[in-house]
Parts: sequence; structure tokens; C-alpha cells
Amino acid sequence: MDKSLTSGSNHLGDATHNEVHIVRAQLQDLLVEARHNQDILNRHQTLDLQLIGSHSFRELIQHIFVTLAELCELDQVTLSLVNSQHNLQDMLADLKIDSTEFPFLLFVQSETELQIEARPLKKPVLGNYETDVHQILFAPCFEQPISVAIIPLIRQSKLLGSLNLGSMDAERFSFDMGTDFVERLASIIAICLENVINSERLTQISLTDALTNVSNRRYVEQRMLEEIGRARRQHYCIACMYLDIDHFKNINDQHGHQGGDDVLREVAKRIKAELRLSDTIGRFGGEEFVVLLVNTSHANALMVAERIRNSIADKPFSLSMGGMCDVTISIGIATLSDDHNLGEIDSTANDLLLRADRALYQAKDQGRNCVRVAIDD
Ligand SMILES: Nc1nc2c(ncn2[C@@H]2O[C@H](COP(=O)(O)OP(=O)(O)OP(=O)(O)O)[C@@H](O)[C@H]2O)c(=O)[nH]1
Repeated sequence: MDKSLTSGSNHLGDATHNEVHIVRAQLQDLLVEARHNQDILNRHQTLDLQLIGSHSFRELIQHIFVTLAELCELDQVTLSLVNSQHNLQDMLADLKIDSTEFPFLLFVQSETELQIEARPLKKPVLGNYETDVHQILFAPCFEQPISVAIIPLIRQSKLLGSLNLGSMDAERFSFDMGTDFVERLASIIAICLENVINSERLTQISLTDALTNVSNRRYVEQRMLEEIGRARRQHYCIACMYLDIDHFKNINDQHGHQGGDDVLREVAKRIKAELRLSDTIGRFGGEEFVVLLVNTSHANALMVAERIRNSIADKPFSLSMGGMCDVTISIGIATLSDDHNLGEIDSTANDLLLRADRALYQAKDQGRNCVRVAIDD
């Protein structure tokens, strides 16, 4: 037997075997990478769908802070929004969102505040976290990140704000990294932000009284049903106040319709100033207002009503055409305790409003500028 041939063919066999082994390993790596990429793609698609599907500002912000952070495995996510005329903060107040609900949502007064090292934020900036540059953007986070991506949110050439992503991994965001993904994400978020803000504003307009800027009757009636339902589930008491300006016809007669309008606006403002964010105030029509106090006992409702009455009676109103005017208000209160919160929600709401209205008429009958409580309370 030709040994060299045999050993040669063995060598050949080993070499082929090794090559096959290497190719197999490479294929395996490619497969792992393909699965990994597919996984990333799936996560991004899930994120896109959640962001695009957001129906409200609250929902969108939650997806940015929770879904985005989870799916992209980020350690810190904050969002800075340019709020030049305080419009956004007013909108949040109307939506009953207070600053504690979204601590990672930041407001800046102008685009200049989002400049990085004196350069306008036009493109994503990736790299190491630097305290003097990035601290403001990550101030609410428990831990400061190690690498960051500051991504402008631009819509129709206007900077809406910045999405600020942080990671404890130094290599997660480096200055020479491609930014296609983050730019795509930022354009989706910018479009969604613009959409939800516009839609919240439209809803707000349709539920707001144009003269006084408080809610209108439609909103209060809708809200009342929701609040009665919630009070029933969570077993607390709610109170309803019916408020009516005294002798408003005389105010109109003496100071003209414009003077009357000034009084309506100022009354709404003074009532609102005495309420909590969770309470609801609405103009029901003419010179009538309704207030809904959640999780409020009979005694507390009485206290708030007295405070409102005093805030109106104690200080004369100045009118836009000049001159002053004394104004008083009468208030009727009805409360709905947990043990009486039964039956159809519609009729419970009607009954609560009716009882507050009857108490108001008692207040009118008994001299005005006073607070009366429903008899059966
Ligand atoms: N300026 C102004 N007046 C309004 C508006 N809506 C209703 N009014 C007027 O509000 C007045 C309400 O008068 P009344 O219902 O007689 O009640 P009142 O004079 O307040 O008397 P009491 O409620 O019994 O104390 C009417 O003169 C309405 O024209 C409004 O949007 N602006």
C-alpha cells in the first residue's frame, strides 16, 4: 500500500473537515446574527406601532418613557419639550397631568436651551456623558448615564424638543456611530407628538367655554359620569356645587355686556384658584357654574364653598372699560357619599346636580351671597 497516498488523503480529509467545520461555525454565527437582527427589527416594529397607536398625550409619553426604554434596553430616557408660551403646561393642567406624573418630562423656554456647546441641535449628538453639557437633560434620573444620544425632534423645520437617551454602557452611544435608527425614531416621535398635541387641543376647544376658558357644560356632564363611576369603585365621597352670580342682570345693566363678560371671566378665575387640579369647574350657561370636588367630604366641600364665596365678595372686580364692581355669588352644595352611590350612573348624576341646584335656590331665597347644603345631605 502506498502510505504517502493514504496519509495524503488523510491530510486532505482533515483539511476538508476543518473547512466544513469553519463554514458551519460561520453559518451558525450568521444565523445567530440574523436572529438577533430579526429580534431588533421586531422590537422596533412593536415600538413604532405603540407610538403611532397612541391616542392621547399621556399614552404617547408613557410609551416613550416605558416601552421605548424597555424595548431598546435604555437606562435613562428623558424628553425635553420647547414650551415657549407655556401652552404645553396649560394643556397638561387641562388634562389633569401634574409634574409628578412624568418626572422625566422636561420643559425648556426656547430652542436656545437645547443648544449643545453653543450649536443648534439639528442632528443627533452621540457620545460620552459630560456633566456640564448633559446634566440638565438627565437631572431627574436616579443615576447619570455613561453614554448618551441627544436627538432633536423636528417637525416642519421647527424644533419641538429633544429625546434624550442614556446608557450605563460606555459603548452604547459613541460619536462615530450611525444615526439612521435614532433619526427614524425621532421623526416618528415628532409626528406622533404633533398629532396628539393637536388632537388634545381640538378636544379641549370643543369642551371649553370660549368666554371664561373653563370647561363647558358638555365636559362637566361627561366628567361627572366618570367621577361618579370612579368614586363608586374606590369608595369615596364626591361633592357637587352649583354657583350663580347674584343679580347679574344688574351688573350687565350698569356696566354693559362687556362689563358683564369681565365679571364672568374673573369669577371663573377666582373659583378655579380655590380648587385642586383634580377638581372640575365648568360654566353651565349664563352666569351659572358647576364645580365637582372629588374625594371630598361634606365638611370640606362647605369649607371650599365658603372660601370661593369670600374670594369673590371680598375684593371688588376691576373692569376692562374702567371702574370697579362689587360681585357676590350664591352656592348650593350636594354630596354623594359612598353608601348612596348606587343605581344607574346617569340618574345618580342628575339627582346630584338637581339637589345642588335646589340648595342654590335656597341660598338665593335666603338673601344671596351665602352657601346652602342640600336638605337630604
Ligand atoms: N354679559 C353676559 N351676560 C350674560 C351672559 N349669559 C347670560 N347673561 C345674562 O345674565 C343675566 C341673568 O339674569 P337672571 O337670570 O335674571 O339672574 P340674576 O340677575 O343674576 O339674578 P339672581 O340669579 O336671582 O341673583 C341675564 O341678563 C343674561 O342676559 C354672557 O355670556 N355674558
